[in-house]
Amino acid sequence: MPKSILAVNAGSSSVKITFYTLENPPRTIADASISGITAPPPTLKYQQGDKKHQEEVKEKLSTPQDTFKYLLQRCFSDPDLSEVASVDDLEYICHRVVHGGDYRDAVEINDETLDRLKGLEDLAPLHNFSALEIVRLCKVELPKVRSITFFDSAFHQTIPEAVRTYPINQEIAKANGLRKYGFHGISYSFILRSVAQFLNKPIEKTNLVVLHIGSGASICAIKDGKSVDTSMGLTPLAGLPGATRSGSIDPSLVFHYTNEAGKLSPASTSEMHISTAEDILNKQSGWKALTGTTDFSQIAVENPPSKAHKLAFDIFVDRIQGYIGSYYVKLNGELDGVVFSGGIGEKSALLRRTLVDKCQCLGLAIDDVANDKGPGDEETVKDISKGSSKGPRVLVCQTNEQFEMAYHCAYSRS
Ligand SMILES: Nc1ncnc2c1ncn2[C@@H]1O[C@H](COP(=O)(O)OP(=O)(O)O)[C@@H](O)[C@H]1O
Ligand SMILES: CC(=O)OP(=O)(O)O
Ligand SMILES: [Mg+2]
Repeated sequence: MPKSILAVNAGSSSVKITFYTLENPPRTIADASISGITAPPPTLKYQQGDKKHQEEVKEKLSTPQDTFKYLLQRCFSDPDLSEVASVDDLEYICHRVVHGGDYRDAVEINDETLDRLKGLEDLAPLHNFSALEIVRLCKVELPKVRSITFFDSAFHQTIPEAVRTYPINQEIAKANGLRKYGFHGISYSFILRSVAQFLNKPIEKTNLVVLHIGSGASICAIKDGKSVDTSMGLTPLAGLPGATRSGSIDPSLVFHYTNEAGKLSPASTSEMHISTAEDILNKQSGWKALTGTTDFSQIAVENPPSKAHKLAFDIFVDRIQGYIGSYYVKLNGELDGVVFSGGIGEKSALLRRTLVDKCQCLGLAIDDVANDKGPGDEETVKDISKGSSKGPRVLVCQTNEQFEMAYHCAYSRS
């Protein structure tokens, strides 16, 4: 029986796993995810072929490891899923790790690399913890399967020095790795390849402004197929606001918010040393703080249910508009397209229309019918620009981080 690839995408509030055939390009075998881990009850979504299923999870899943094991067991026990019935059917496990420090490429897990990754956990405990817990579990419990970690930050290693450097004491900055790293790079890599192919252009000649906007949101300027700037920074907190994140604020706000801000958060454990300020700005801000919901589909509506919902929408539009303007200038106005992706970018026609209207001066124009319809299930990239538009294309791309990891895993093997 041919072996397969398992791709794991562990976030702070969800764990998604997808099985692929080990061929180039890989083919999806089955897909399972659990979301709402931090806002119970968690929900399981499962898809295998035409079979789609969703249910509330009754079991208590208190750790990322429990969640991962539950998902794995769920897939292995499906009698219709003969291609992956046990760990013996797996050749590789690809893990999405958000913060990869100075790593430029994916890394195979062994004792030495796992030790180096431990160092990164200190730089980004909030974002790497879940993924690395699962990496450790796989090493112990699935020792015969090769684990490869892919980093969100690797795509942004091309960002020039003046863009990635913070104007602080450089000795301290270098000793502590304090610089802009940028994230969502696995997604940007998928989007770049898909959009270049769609536009029939070589990747190295493709210039884009890409929005990856989901519960975490960022934007990236791509020049000649390389990231030249992105809105997230040392951590995924910088830049755009998100479901529970403030995005960029005046750093001094931390000192005025509460005099407890510098202390360790009650949620900190021996493995996760996070301060109250980090906890507040990462987990208790954004849409949740403004409106009470983390679900942007309740905010991006023609008639918002409250002034707070309208304000949250307007804040998001304002911040994104600012970045599009800035990146348009950084790319010297020579861009092939503006790309919307991530849960909000792919699904909210209202947000896309509002933003494109606000960026008319850059030559962006949208076809309302194509925009309202959005991409079909099987459509990776859709052009929603107005037919007569001479400006940059406006595109929607249904991103797929799990596929991107499996693709590189299969490609580097062949
Ligand atoms: N129709 C919609 N309109 C606006 N936002 C939506 C819509 N559907 C989903 N979303 C938003 O997309 C988010 C999920 O984005 P996604 O990129 O899948 O998440 P994650 O960042 O967790 O990977 C949801 O939290 C929700 O806010
Ligand atoms: C980097 C990051 O913010 O990831 P996510 O959008 O999955 O939370
Ligand atoms: Mg995501």
